[in-house]
Amino acid sequence: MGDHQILIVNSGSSSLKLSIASLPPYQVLASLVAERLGTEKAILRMEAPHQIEQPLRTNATHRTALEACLTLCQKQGLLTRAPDGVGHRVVHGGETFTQSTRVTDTVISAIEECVPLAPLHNPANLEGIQAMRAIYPDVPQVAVFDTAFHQTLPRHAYLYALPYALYQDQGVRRYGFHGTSHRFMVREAARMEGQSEDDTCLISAHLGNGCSITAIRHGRSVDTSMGLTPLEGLVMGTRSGDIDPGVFDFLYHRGWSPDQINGMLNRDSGLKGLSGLSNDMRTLTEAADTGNDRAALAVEVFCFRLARYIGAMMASLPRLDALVFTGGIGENSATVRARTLSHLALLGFGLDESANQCHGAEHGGAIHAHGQHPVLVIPTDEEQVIAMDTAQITRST
Ligand SMILES: Nc1ncnc2c1ncn2[C@@H]1O[C@H](COP(=O)(O)OP(=O)(O)O)[C@@H](O)[C@H]1O
Ligand SMILES: CC(=O)OP(=O)(O)O
Ligand SMILES: [Mg+2]
Repeated sequence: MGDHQILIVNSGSSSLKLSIASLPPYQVLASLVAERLGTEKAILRMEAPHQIEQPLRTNATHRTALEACLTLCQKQGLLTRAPDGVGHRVVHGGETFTQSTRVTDTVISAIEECVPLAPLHNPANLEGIQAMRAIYPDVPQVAVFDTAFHQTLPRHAYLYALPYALYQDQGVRRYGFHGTSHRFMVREAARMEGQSEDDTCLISAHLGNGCSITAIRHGRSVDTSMGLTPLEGLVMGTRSGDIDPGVFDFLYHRGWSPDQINGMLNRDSGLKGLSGLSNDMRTLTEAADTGNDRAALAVEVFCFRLARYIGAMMASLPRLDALVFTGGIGENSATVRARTLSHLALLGFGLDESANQCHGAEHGGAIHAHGQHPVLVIPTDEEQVIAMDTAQITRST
């Protein structure tokens, strides 16, 4: 077992994941997830090393979930000493952070300044940081930003065609998210293709509850679908992705308040809004197979938007070493991969159907037909990246 023990906290909008890892080499000692926080169905699951499930109290917050995770780890004898470092996923770091950084009061203030840009995520991330600082005041904490990997975007990719002053004075630009996952794709794809990371040219599609796609040129992010906030781009579980901004004005003049419009775009749109059934791709593909038209429509809009974006990302690349599918949908849904690439024969994409059926979250691998652009399924591991950055920073500072 490695000599360094890291605690990893990944606070999402409605969930909190906690894991304990030792390194080097990277080894997961414990993995827990608290889901449906803020509802009466809040639940805590330990997935490793034992499978344990327990309800959380109604309306449990991120803080109570974190405390419950730590108590369970202690009960199971998994946290016999303070960790050497705590790594946190932080969704929005604005233009301030180009890499992971040790948490200080100044860093916390900078994360607070980004709250309006990621209202579903940054408050939960801050709560996680504050809770861990209170529990382990002497243990170094590290923030790993979703936005950091995208700070290499060129200006022509991150600027909106708005009055330039809006960027200069108020920071209105495309930031991009899921950078930790996209960065992991560079490492894994380079390993699978036998290339150096600095040379790798990819299109990385992270398809989870939130979805984004990134063009990676010689290992660096050069275009991405998410914007000022994690609302732009692909169709997502409950988020609309791209719409005509005119929709906002149209609804506003019919009596909707800005908060109602924003809530609808973030929480009632995407797969959930189109299908009227669920935000969950597995539920929708199953319903579509048994004749539910609206479920089939939601899946089709999702795949068509994704195909358009794959085409768009090619504008930033000199060549394509691989298109990568990851995230819960990208890893598990052979249907989504096949439907998406069926739109892209003209661009040189084609699947090997049997490879597409057998690669998934357990076993990544190549799924393209002979002579077509390489297409890979790669299970993501944001926790591993967070653990490695945290270990590196806590060792060197
Ligand atoms: N076998 C499957 N087939 C289709 N979709 C799946 C499958 N397993 C998981 N998914 C989908 O993955 C999505 C969740 O992805 P995940 O990466 O876990 O989300 P998060 O962004 O919350 O971490 C859901 O839409 C879920 O339905
Ligand atoms: C940034 C983002 O959309 O994150 P998630 O997929 O965890 O919601
Ligand atoms: Mg995920």
